[in-house]
Amino acid sequence: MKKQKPMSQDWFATARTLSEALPYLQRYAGAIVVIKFGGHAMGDTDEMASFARDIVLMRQVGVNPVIVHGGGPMINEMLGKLNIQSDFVRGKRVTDAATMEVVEMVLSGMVNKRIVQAIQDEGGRAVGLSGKDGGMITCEADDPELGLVGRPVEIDTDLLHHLFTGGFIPVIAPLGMGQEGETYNINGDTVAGTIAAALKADRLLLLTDTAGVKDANGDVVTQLSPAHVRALTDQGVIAGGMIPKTETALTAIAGGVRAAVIMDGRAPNACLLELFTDHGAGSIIRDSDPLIQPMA
Ligand SMILES: Nc1ncnc2c1ncn2[C@@H]1O[C@H](COP(=O)(O)OP(=O)(O)O)[C@@H](O)[C@H]1O
Ligand SMILES: CC(=O)N[C@@H](CCC(=O)OP(=O)(O)O)C(=O)O
Repeated sequence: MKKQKPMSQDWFATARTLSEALPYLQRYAGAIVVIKFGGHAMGDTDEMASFARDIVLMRQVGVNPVIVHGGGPMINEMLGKLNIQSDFVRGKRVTDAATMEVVEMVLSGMVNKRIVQAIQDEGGRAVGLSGKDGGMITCEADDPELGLVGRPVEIDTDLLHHLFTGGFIPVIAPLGMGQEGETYNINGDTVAGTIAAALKADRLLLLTDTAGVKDANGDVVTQLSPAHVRALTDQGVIAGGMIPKTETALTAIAGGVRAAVIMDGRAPNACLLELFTDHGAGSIIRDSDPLIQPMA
């Protein structure tokens, strides 16, 4: 007869966590969650695999995840190898025609396919796209000073809805097309926020390399209202690369997204913690949110 191993405390804790996830699993069934996977959040192969596993689990329990990725550090590396100088103005890369070729090659050809492969390896069905596919993102030039940097003016989500129906996971590189068919480079946070608003997503998760939005003492603020974000920005506490993220979060919320979360994408199972546990992760920015359980 098969002998059972004695139960350890760990197994009880695992079972309790699964049980606690039930109300969250029920709430998020059918929900759309847009995840911005920044270049700094990607980490090594193991971290990429862990991220992919979380995404496949989300899809398995009926969530519709949409990945929008960055890849700034990888673009910098390739431009360096090719001896092409690159400058940033207000957090956006000045993009001439030669830079654009490299940006598209790295984002669509390398970073996008690496994420698609990682999701496939975990048993999901990922489809790699850029904002150019299916006319998803139409752009105008953002600012003449920035060259081929685009500002999304029209979003077509038809293709994404077809992919949700088929059970596919869209993985989107932040590129768009102009009226004349020209290619534009767009900041990844901007694309994630714009697509989340167009889809009226339930959550926008912005995965970066810091635990969340920090206050003047350096402590992570776990819950913020738009007014609180504006005050921290006016005080200069929210600065640098955090500014486009919080601005994206506020624009997305104003556009109909229920809540945005800024969190450390390198932390193990960050997305699952945020969506399916009482604990949550990072800083959540929202007006009011029926998907959040009232505190006991
Ligand atoms: N109040 C703040 N809280 C947290 N991070 C902040 C804050 N103000 C500025 N930052 C900076 O913003 C960075 C995140 O932006 P960025 O490096 O552009 O991310 P990504 O490359 O993932 O898009 C943090 O690593 C931190 O240095
Ligand atoms: C216009 C602009 O700046 N585009 C970005 C696109 C990639 C990106 O946003 O990457 P991260 O999210 O990893 O920073 C760039 O060229 O770096």
